This record gives sequence, structure tokens and C-alpha cells, in this order.
Amino acid sequence: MITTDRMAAVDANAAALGVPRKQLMESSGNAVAREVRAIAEPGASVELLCGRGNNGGDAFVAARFLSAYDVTVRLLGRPASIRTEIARENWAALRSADLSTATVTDAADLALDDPDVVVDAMLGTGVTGALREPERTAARLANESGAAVVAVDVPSGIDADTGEPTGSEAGDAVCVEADRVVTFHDEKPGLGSLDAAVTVADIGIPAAAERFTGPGDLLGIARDPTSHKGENGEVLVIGGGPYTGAPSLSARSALRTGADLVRVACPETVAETVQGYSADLIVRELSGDRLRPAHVDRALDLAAGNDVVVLGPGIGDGDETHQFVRAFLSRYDGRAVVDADALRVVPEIDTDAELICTPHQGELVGMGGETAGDPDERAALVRSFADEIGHTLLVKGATDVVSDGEAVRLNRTGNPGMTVGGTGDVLAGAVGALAAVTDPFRAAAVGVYVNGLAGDAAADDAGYGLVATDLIDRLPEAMRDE
Ligand SMILES: NC(=O)C1=CN([C@@H]2O[C@H](COP(=O)(O)OP(=O)(O)OC[C@H]3O[C@@H](n4cnc5c(N)ncnc54)[C@H](O)[C@@H]3O)[C@@H](O)[C@H]2O)[C@H](O)CC1
Ligand SMILES: [K+]
Repeated sequence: MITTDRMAAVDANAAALGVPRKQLMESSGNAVAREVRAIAEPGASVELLCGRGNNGGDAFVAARFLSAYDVTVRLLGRPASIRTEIARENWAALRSADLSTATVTDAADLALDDPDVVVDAMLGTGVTGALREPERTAARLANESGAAVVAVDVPSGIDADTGEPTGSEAGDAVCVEADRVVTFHDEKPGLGSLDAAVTVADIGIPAAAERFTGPGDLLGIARDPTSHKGENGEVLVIGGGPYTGAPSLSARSALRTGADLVRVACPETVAETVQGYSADLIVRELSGDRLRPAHVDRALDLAAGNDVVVLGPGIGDGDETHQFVRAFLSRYDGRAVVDADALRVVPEIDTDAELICTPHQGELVGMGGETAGDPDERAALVRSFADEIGHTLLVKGATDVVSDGEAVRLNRTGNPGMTVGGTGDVLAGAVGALAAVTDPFRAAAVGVYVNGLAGDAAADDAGYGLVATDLIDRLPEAMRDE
């Protein structure tokens, strides 16, 4: 099962892996033609109703594979209004091959010539709202035609995620009632409830496009242009004590990953140093030189005003500090990224908080988890341990593994230069910023992906001499989804 959003991400990842969308369209069109051949004898009349998006493009391709049939390709709209270059190229290919094409812009001019098969390629996953004209009339004609109706990807006017007609809240929903659906790559959540035979066609998307993070995973994280301060994330880093650099690295990384406001709660002895690293940070002092149980009330108060807490950078492993972490997590019910010395406490704690734990493999073992050399085996172990503890895990390694106990994603950005101290603090901050704007699993997957990209860009300049601060300034570029 794959949702529309995830499909768009996988599609973009496939392109980055060298399988561009036009190639997928060729396979999609071929699969549609195969379905037509399965239900109609050569010579049968086939009417392809095509929209101006890539759903229509699939049918332009299909027509080339149906030379044994009496085919009419009907474009709803003017050729100049075809939206994508790849669909336009496939339209042009039909025209140069002298295949029978027709265009219709006015619903009043629409009529079907008693076809044996109607291919519904008007709208796929790009549909928004109730069907407009001329698609609306075309859907009615297809439904009334008595022909076998084969829908491309999803029946036009149906939401692939829900199976409901689009714009049904408006009350007068019209959609194509398909007999068969040829959907691509994987089953869609909304298709099962339809009264149609669904075929899933393999269109050659490499498994790696789904298994590994890629540029597609960034889609949709780009911010709403009308948003204002605070809407893109407020993050509280709770850290510091024996170390001063770590909380500052996490905090500055969260800012560079897009958080609007980043606060640091740290022992007073390190506050000045932390503030000294960056004027962009808001620093809140806690008494003494270590985090202690006496700080829990204040830390909870501070946390309440933020979307996400990043807990652990630079706190050290003193007993009192562990007690602080335990007491804080047992009372905190928000979202938190847990890193470094705070990790060990997680499996033993009963908390309502939603945690993203970011151990390296040694820390994972310290938490009671298991690791393995083989990435597949490791992925399975991470998944079952995430399920056991009920939190999202991001296990760092040459191949990073992210799991929420159900889904698993691997990441292969990054390089051996990143074994230098502090890169984990940068990662925790990036994941924290993302967890303010998206779900924990995606925040972890995207965070580790962009952190690795930033590390790769830093290594291009500094080789194995890269340092953690090199990553921070490269995060904004890594966050770009184009
Ligand atoms: N990997 C893949 O997912 C692949 C998918 N393919 C096919 O592409 C479509 C999705 O294509 P897209 O261009 O994004 O959208 P559509 O063709 O569904 O529609 C776009 C277009 O339609 C107009 N429109 C939107 N809503 C309405 C409405 N309510 N009434 C009328 N017109 C509407 C608007 O102009 C939109 O921009 C996917 O389903 C697959 O079939 C690739 O070919 C292969 C890879
Ligand atoms: K369709």
C-alpha cells in the first residue's frame, strides 16, 4: 500500500537514481495497453479519454502499444494546455506517427462512438476538487456507455488515498465508475473499497527508491509562504554540563534546519559559553554545573512552550543527571529527540512522550538493543527494538537505519569524515527542528539524510579534516528539494 504523497516522494527518488519519470510513463502506458489486450480482441474499438496531466500522458503511450486496435485518442483540452513536458512529448509522438487523435474543449461537443473499451486517463493522483468540465461530462458518458471501462492509475474523480469521490463534500460528486483499474507500482489505500478489479503494474521503480532516503523525502517539507514566526518550529535544547559545545551545536543546527526559535536550557556554569557561540540562541540558566532532579519543574515549564525538546547533548553521565532525565521523561508528554547520555534511560522509563532516539550502534547496545553487520539484518533488529520500546529509533552507522517499529528507512548519505566529534549533536538538532513540522519517523529520516548531505558537502571541501560546525552552515543547501 502506498499513499499519494509517498508515491510522489518515491517517484522523485527514482529519478535521482537514474530512472526518470518519462521512463516510468512508458512502462505505465505499456501496462495499460496490456490490460486492454487482456479484455478485448484485436480490432475492437478503444476510446482513450485523456486529461492534460501525466495521467493522460500514460494513455498517449498506451495508444502506441495498441496498433492492432481501432484506437481514438481524445484529449480533453488544447494540446498547448498539456501540463508536463513528458506528456507533451508523448502527444507529439502520436501526432508524428499519424495515430488518430482528437481534441475537445467544450463538453457539448463530446460524444462517444459506441466503443468496446473506454480507457479513463483523465485524472490520476493530480486531481483536486470535484470534476470540472469537460471531464465531468466525459465521466458520465463513459459510465453510461456500456463499454468496459479501464481506469489508468485511479478512476478519475476518486481520491486514491480514501476511495471517496473528490469534492464529495460539495454534494454532487461525479466520478468514473471503472470496471478495471491499472494502478502503478503498489496498491493505493482507496482502491480496495471500489467495485473494480485492480491490477498493480510494476513500472520499474527501483526498490532502492523506497528503501533509501532521497530527495523525494524532502517534498512537502518546504514551508507555507504565508507562515509567521513560531509556525515553523520552536525547539528547546536541554543539555550541557561537562560539555559546552554539544548543546550549542544542536541548537545552531536546529536553526539552520529551519526552526524559528531555538532555546537552550543548560547549567549556569556553561550558559555564557553557550551564548557566546551564537547570538541567535535564547539561553535559559539552570542552577549549578550539572543537570539535577531539582531542575525538572523548570525544564518542564520551559519545554511546554516549545514544539520539540532535544534532550541530552553534552549532559554527561553523572548519576544526578540520569535522575534528571528519568524524572523529566516520566512527566513530559510532548515530542523529544533523545541523544547521547540521555539514551540509556529510555528503555526503563514509563513516559507519555513521543521520542526519537538517536543512538550510534554502541549506544543502541547500551539501551539493550542488538546490532548486526549486514544492513538488512540490522534494519530488522532496529525495527523490532523500536516496536519494543514504543519510540522511533534512528541508529547511526555507515548505513543509518530509521524505524518507528513499523516502517523502516535506510540512509546512505554521509562519509567516514563524520566520525569526528559533534556531528551527532548536529544531527539531533536537525531532527529536532524537523520534528516540529513533520511526524517523528519522517523527521528522523529526513534529518539523517540532510545531515549526511551536509557532511558530504563539507568533505568535498575539507576531506577527513571536516569538523561538526562545517555541517551546520551546509544544512540549508541540503534542505533544498530541487
Ligand atoms: N510514479 C508515478 O506516480 C507515476 C505516475 N504517472 C501518472 O501520472 C499521474 C499523475 O499525474 P499529474 O500530472 O500529477 O496529475 P493528473 O494527470 O492526475 O492531473 C493533473 C491536472 O488535471 C487538472 N485537474 C485537477 N483537478 C481537476 C478537476 N477536479 N477537474 C478537472 N481537471 C482537474 C489540473 O490541470 C491538474 O494539473 C498518475 O496518476 C499516473 O497516472 C506517470 O505517468 C508514471 C509515474
Ligand atoms: K484515471
